Amino acid sequence: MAHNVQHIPAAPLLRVDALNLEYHTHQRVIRATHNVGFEVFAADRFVLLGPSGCGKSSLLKAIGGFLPAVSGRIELEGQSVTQPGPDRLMVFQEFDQLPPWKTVLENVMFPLLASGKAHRAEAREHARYFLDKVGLSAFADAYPHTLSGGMKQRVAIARALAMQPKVLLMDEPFAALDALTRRKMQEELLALWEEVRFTLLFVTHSIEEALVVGSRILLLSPHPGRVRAEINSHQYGINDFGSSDFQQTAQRIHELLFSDPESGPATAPAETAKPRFKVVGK
Ligand SMILES: Nc1ncnc2c1ncn2[C@@H]1O[C@H](COP(=O)(O)OP(=O)(O)OP(=O)(O)O)[C@@H](O)[C@H]1O
Repeated sequence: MAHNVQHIPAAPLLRVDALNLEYHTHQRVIRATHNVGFEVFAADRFVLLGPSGCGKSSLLKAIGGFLPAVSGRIELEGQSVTQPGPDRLMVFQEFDQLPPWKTVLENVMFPLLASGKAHRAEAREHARYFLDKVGLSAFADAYPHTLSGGMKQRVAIARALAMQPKVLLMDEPFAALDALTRRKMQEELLALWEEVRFTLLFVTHSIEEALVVGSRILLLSPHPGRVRAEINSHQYGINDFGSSDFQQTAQRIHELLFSDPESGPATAPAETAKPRFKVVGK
């Protein structure tokens, strides 16, 4: 007898709905995002892409629980996000994220111990495992000031992943690195993801980086950020940089980012084009 198997779509891990974020200064109110909504599923490499000032960092801060919403909702596994938590850890662009008085190993162990997530021996084992994953086993006893920028970022990534957050938040983590190191770090991040399959929310204003790092990309319009389009980009990897398909897609994204949504479909790519674009109107 044939069974009627029904496919039940997985629930999103993270849901952002009609999110409005603002900053209040003495002189004025600055709207950072306008009605932004998206869903992130487990093991997505979800990229927020948009021009400077469109509210990418603000979105990450809000999801991290550091910036309250003016209106709208953020839910992680169905629970409203209202404050920071170890289930959402952030890696920043700056190289000074690591306390300089702790060795590399101690830096990675620290959040595990401070949060009570692991005892000392367990934290050490866990930290060593993730240091190995980012290729820094040999530097466990080194101090941060003896490391290059790329190595410091690897430590910050290992430290965050060792905590096994539900979502890893990365705010332009490679932007301060030279071009070659940046490329290498992107490659390593993808290799790490292949192994660990963590859920990544990654902010960048580089179209190329978004295409390489992301499996899905949310395009945000200039200030205040609104959702302009969503793109499926899982087919691009580190070796696609120079290909004409990659370049064409990068060009289309550029047009979408900077086109006027009021001007109609002239710049909107075909719905069936590869990769899949879902253009969102005004
Ligand atoms: N602490 C703050 N006080 C006031 N306004 C702020 C503050 N932080 C950000 N903003 C404003 O909010 C808007 C969004 O800023 P945000 O840093 O989120 O953008 P972004 O897309 O991450 O930019 P970038 O790519 O340059 O980092 C901008 O207009 C910015 O000037």
